[in-house]
Amino acid sequence: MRIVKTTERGAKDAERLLRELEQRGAVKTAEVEPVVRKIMERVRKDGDKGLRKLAEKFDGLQEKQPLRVTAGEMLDAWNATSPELQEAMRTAAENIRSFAEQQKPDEWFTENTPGVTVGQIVRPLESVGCYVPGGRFPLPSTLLMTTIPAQVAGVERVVVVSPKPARETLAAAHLAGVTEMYRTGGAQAVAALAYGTETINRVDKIVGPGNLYVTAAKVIASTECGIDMPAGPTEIVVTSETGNAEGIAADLVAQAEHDPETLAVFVTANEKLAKQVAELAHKRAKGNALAKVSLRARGTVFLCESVEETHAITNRLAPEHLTVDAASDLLWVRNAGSVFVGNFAPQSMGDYISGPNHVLPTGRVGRVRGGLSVTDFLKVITVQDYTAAGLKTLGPKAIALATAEGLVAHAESVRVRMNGGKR
Ligand SMILES: NC(=O)c1ccc[n+]([C@@H]2O[C@H](COP(=O)([O-])OP(=O)(O)OC[C@H]3O[C@@H](n4cnc5c(N)ncnc54)[C@H](O)[C@@H]3O)[C@@H](O)[C@H]2O)c1
Ligand SMILES: N[C@H](CO)Cc1c[nH]c[nH+]1
Ligand SMILES: [Zn+2]
Repeated sequence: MRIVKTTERGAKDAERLLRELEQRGAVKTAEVEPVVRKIMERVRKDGDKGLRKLAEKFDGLQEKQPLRVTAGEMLDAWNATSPELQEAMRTAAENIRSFAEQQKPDEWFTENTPGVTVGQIVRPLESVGCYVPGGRFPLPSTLLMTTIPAQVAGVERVVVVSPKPARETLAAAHLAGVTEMYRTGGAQAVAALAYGTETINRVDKIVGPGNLYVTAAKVIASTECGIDMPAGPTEIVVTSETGNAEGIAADLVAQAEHDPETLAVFVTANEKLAKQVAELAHKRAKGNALAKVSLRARGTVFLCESVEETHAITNRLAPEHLTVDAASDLLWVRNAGSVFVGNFAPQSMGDYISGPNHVLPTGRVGRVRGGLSVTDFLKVITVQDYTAAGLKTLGPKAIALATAEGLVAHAESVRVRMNGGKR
């Protein structure tokens, strides 16, 4: 990992690097966009035929292999899973479910003026597509993280797509009670979910993480259907003055092993800790080819002049995962997907088992939202209910506002109802 000082001499380099990192999402998406558009157009035009060809090319789908995964395959995979892994998956599923239950927004009504009741009702989406990565590593944990909140929300049709799904992913699908799953991934799978093919009916929203191709495809698909967020190559920032150097280095290397595009950053004003973490991360990454590549490409330690500056830089980066020293640090955290507090909260616990979702915003989208939640699968629909008395009270004010805007028919529509439907 390179150490970049923000002191006078290093200030310009640090600022240049920060600006570059601030643009990471848009720049990376633009790099793959032309290829992704081509793939998606092929699926839009050729449907299943195009999808199969692309799945054969990119995901190793065999010529005679059906796209759809059967319930029997999922059951067999579950039965072939060790009791220890079954137990771990059950605990993960329970924690994800109970966290999602707690996140559910309430329906409520209130009378804000006598005779005027306003409020909100909450309804699930009808259909969602959950993308479960499977390129470099199978991620059964992501299957649980995406499908369970959808079920908690009450989504009727939950579709899973995943390239060359491994046995563990199929086992997780059985545990989660998945009823519709296809072995296809990348931009072609996103296109199939967004546009529909003969085999796969289109969905209302696509959720889930993926590499640069998947993330760019979701952004393109967002003109056709809803998407949760860009949840692309993993990002980790640790901001610490007093943390355990071994633990910090281990966290950085852990997230760096996801993808050569991973962003791994340590921010501190403690020079000794900066050097220790850089050295330990280097040592730990030695036996891990992917972590080595991403740490060499982007691994950075920002050595700051003050603790306040470490906070400012962290919020500018708006990382997917953030680790801080203590609960009191939450006061300065403004931008992050998910926060881990203290020396005993490795980020990998959030990846698997704690309960909060591991599908998290990347590319600085942490400025505007947090991780995937049950609310991504729900619509909050507002309601307004008037009595004649309520309309009599508020109607003249609405008429005044409509008249000011020159919208005469609006004013008239209020008057007509105030007069009991007469002119
Ligand atoms: N932000 C989050 O919440 C989060 C959570 C989990 C994982 N992730 C990220 O998910 C990603 C998983 O990536 P992955 O690659 O292992 O699996 P993936 O399923 O996301 O992508 C694999 C697919 O990418 C497509 N692809 C690969 N190379 C291509 C090329 N040259 N041209 C066109 N398409 C191509 C193929 O269709 C392949 O099936 C990682 O980047 C990881 O960091 C992010
Ligand atoms: N760290 C990933 C989110 O960027 C989630 C994950 C799944 N499995 C392991 N890790
Ligand atoms: Zn991870």
